[in-house]
Amino acid sequence: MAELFQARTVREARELLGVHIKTGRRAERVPLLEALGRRLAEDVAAVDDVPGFDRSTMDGFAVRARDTFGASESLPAYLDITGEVLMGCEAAGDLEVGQAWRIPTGGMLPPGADAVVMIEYTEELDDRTIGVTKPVAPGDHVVRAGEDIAAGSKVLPAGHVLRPQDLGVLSAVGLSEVSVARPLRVGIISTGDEVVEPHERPGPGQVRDINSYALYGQAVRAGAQARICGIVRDNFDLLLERLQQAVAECDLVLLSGGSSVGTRDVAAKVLDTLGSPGVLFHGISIKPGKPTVGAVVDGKPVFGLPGHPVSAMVVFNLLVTPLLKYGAYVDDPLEFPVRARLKRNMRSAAGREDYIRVRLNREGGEITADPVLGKSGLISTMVQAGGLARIPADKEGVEAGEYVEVKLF
Ligand SMILES: Nc1nc2c(c(=O)[nH]1)N[C@H]1C(S)=C(S)[C@@H](COP(=O)(O)OP(=O)(O)OC[C@H]3O[C@@H](n4cnc5c(N)ncnc54)[C@H](O)[C@@H]3O)O[C@H]1N2
Ligand code: MOO
Repeated sequence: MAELFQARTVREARELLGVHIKTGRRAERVPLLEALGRRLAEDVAAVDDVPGFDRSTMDGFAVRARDTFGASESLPAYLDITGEVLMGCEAAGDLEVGQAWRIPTGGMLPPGADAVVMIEYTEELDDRTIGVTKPVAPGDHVVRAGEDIAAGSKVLPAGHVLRPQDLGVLSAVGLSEVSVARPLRVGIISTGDEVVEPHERPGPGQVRDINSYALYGQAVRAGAQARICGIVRDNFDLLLERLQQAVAECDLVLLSGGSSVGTRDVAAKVLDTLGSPGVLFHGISIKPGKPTVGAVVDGKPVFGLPGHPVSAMVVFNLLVTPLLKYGAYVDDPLEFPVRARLKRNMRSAAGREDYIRVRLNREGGEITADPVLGKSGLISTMVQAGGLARIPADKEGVEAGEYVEVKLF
């Protein structure tokens, strides 16, 4: 078992876990409309071009661009109207030199045409003749076949988490079902002799369960199928039994409370008896969240999160969210995507990453981050905060006016 508080960095903790976690996730086929937020199980390639034909982007006339060269208001280029493209139909013939075909936005260009003149730049002399008052170049107001998506090209890579526009592109290439990774099943256990259910009235010294619910929310938001496995007393055997059941039924298990060094803090001991390889680290060099236990049992990650609700949520953010989203720890350059100017000095110990709850605002064209002060046992501080700012381990603090990187809640 790893030595107590031989603290690891977040990167080291991720690496240790990454070695032992079995990342292979089973896939399932789901209808496109149920695929939002899901992770693609395989690459998606386009079979056909999108669009499948050269297409007008304007209402006007399909022409040969060359026939309009030199045209102006004072000297229009005169063309014969010899056809009309109907929406959703192939043109009924070819466009020859000196001709123009009426065409709607989205209509298929007739063979021989290479550009579209907007109706605003034409004058109809009679039913059969137009004057073009502004020249067009080949390709003007046309989307070429395959310009959006070329046949055979990779549309989306395996592992991609589907967004609304991705549903659109999958529909465009003709997929009404997609193969996505099954959501990970996450079991959530709270431990503590003092913790009671939310519907109960806490007696003296008791508190209602916060962590099960906050962690449930985080897990669902990260795409998991979360399950609350109840509150367990600080008792080795009871905890072992509940954990064994959770590990058997879930892909990832979260235990909160009992991760520190008190005599009642049994998390690390229990997690180490669950199976192999067991506890990989006990303690990470962050604040809040230091007393975290990381274990893997038969390829499944099991975390002993700190009991303080803020600490548990911060550690979830750093160590659990990536696993639920991507199935593994992948380098995510956008993990802390917002650059904000800190509103007040914040001290931090060198060698430790600090995560500060911040209120975000916009002032003078810049995003500002105002620290929400308060101990890590206060859930209200998370409620007031809009994001989490990171102070890197090599800094001994950040002064007011300096920039910090922020992850939004
Ligand atoms: N002597 C030391 N004491 C503590 C240390 C330390 O290094 N030396 N670390 C502190 C830090 S930092 C944290 S964080 C906590 C972690 O404690 P545990 O993980 O052992 O958790 P507990 O002692 O069981 O609980 C801590 C705190 O959180 C409350 N709690 C627990 N579970 C829930 C829940 N589900 N919902 C709401 N609140 C919960 C619990 O009642 C305690 O108040 O240890 C410090 N101590
Ligand atoms: O590290 Mo603790 O997690 O501050 O409250």
